[in-house]
Amino acid sequence: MFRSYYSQYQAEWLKVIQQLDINIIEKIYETIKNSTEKNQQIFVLGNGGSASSASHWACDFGKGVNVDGVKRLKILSLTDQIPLMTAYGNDINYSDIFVEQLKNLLNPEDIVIGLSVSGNSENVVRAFQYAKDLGAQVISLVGEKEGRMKGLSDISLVIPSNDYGVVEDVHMYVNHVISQFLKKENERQGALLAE
Ligand SMILES: O=C(CO)[C@@H](O)[C@H](O)[C@H](O)[C@H](O)COP(=O)(O)O
Repeated sequence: MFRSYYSQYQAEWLKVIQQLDINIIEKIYETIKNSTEKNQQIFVLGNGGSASSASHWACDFGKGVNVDGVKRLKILSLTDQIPLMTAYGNDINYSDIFVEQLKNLLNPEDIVIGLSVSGNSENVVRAFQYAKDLGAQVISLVGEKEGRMKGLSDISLVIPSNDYGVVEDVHMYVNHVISQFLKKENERQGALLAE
């Protein structure tokens, strides 16, 4: 039983990875890379498994890509702000836990990245709407249902699956493929600066 499910999951995972649009992933990479020169801040958000993936993105892009002498990314996961999230959730509404944080932090030139499987989590949708109204750049990585997040995005990677495990795996795959390449680029740049 387990082996048959394992093979089925693996087949779905491989099919989905092969169907991803590399042009969109490259756009996400370029947007993140260019943010240092443009002095843009990046905020990442999501719920549940995607909340922990948002934290993982912020860790890999905030620390993992760093090389001495190379300008660092300004990236923060709004899901790491536990006191703020619980206060807004408790005192106002769970749907406002991200948008209220953005009201303190977001500038019109900044970038908001939302991770979701349904593409329809209300707190992420509200944060996207606020970011869009302010003129910030909005990026989503969503499952095949797309939800309202895709329509609010400047760049949207639609991951062609409804399986939460597979889509959440792809959130991390995209993080790792971009951040590990960026680390290599930064190492090249760091070596040139050291010459
Ligand atoms: O990790 C999982 C399922 O794999 C769950 O915790 C899941 O992330 C939660 O149900 C989220 O609330 C789902 O939100 P979303 O990805 O659809 O925006």
